[in-house]
Amino acid sequence: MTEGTLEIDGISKRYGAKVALDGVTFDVRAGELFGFVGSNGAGKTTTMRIALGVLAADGGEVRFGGEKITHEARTHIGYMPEERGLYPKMKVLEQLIYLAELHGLSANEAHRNAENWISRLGLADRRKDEVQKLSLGNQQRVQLAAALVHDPAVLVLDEPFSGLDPLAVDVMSGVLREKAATGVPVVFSSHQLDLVERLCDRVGIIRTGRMVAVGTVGELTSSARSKLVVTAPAARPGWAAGLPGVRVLEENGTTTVLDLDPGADDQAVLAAALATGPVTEFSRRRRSLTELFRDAVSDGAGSKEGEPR
Ligand SMILES: Nc1ncnc2c1ncn2[C@@H]1O[C@H](COP(=O)(O)OP(=O)(O)OP(=O)(O)O)[C@@H](O)[C@H]1O
Repeated sequence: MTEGTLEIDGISKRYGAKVALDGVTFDVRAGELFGFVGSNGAGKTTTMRIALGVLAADGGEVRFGGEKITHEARTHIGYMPEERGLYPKMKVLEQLIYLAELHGLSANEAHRNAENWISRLGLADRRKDEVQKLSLGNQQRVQLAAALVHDPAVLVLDEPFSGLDPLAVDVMSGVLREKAATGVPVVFSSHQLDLVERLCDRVGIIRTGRMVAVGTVGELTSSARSKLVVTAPAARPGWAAGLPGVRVLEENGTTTVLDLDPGADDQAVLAAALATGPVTEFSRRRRSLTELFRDAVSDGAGSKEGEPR
């Protein structure tokens, strides 16, 4: 495995009789931004806590750079917990310096890094304030600074975008991209799928403790069903019926909306449409990550037959 890849390999976890994770496997490569998505209770936080080592798995292994992750290696992970973990009465600057020193940085490095992230995250005029006096969004910026202040080799962030205003979302996105660009594997969970689709190199979808899809958004959407919209003014109703891998969803005057199986030949559809006369519109629409997600996490995962889109 490439140096710097975080590997989650066959992780299982039970809470009493409840199976929270059942063989969860994916990797987050060096320099990659990985979006970890799934419904409430699917197992994202449990997976991240196991990767960090604050929770023990019942089975499976977490590796970094090809080696089973050790307690020492875990101190090089920057973690943003979902429940957040700051000292409410400590001042922002003081707290960040303290956390950096706790991870082994010298007083000078800790001070420099803390000031650097405070200014980068727009907290300069809050640096002497107690954390508990900040707005929730600003507390979250401090929490991100806390995950970054010791120059981590891996970033694991549990819902870092929840509750942020659009400007803070931009700041957070920029910082995560920047860290990934330096070769750090970055994994974060989120329910904001449009953001994940826009930002991430790869995405993993977890459903009740099992990974149901891992890949780039392009890979996931191209292997899924897609829709084709065809306008052929001279065509008769039913012209597309019987084409292989194709189902007619709607016929609206001269426009027909088709549902295509993954791998169905859209050029054969075009040829059939042209055989009727001129074709004035021929467009393929891939599913969005949100649509894929709905399919993947709903009962009977896969396509939803007959669903108009
Ligand atoms: N300490 C615990 N004791 C018992 N069950 C737990 C515990 N922590 C989590 N669970 C259960 O394990 C499953 C996975 O929970 P987890 O918090 O990992 O999900 P999640 O994907 O992070 O959810 P969310 O999106 O709501 O944050 C859920 O069914 C949850 O109820």
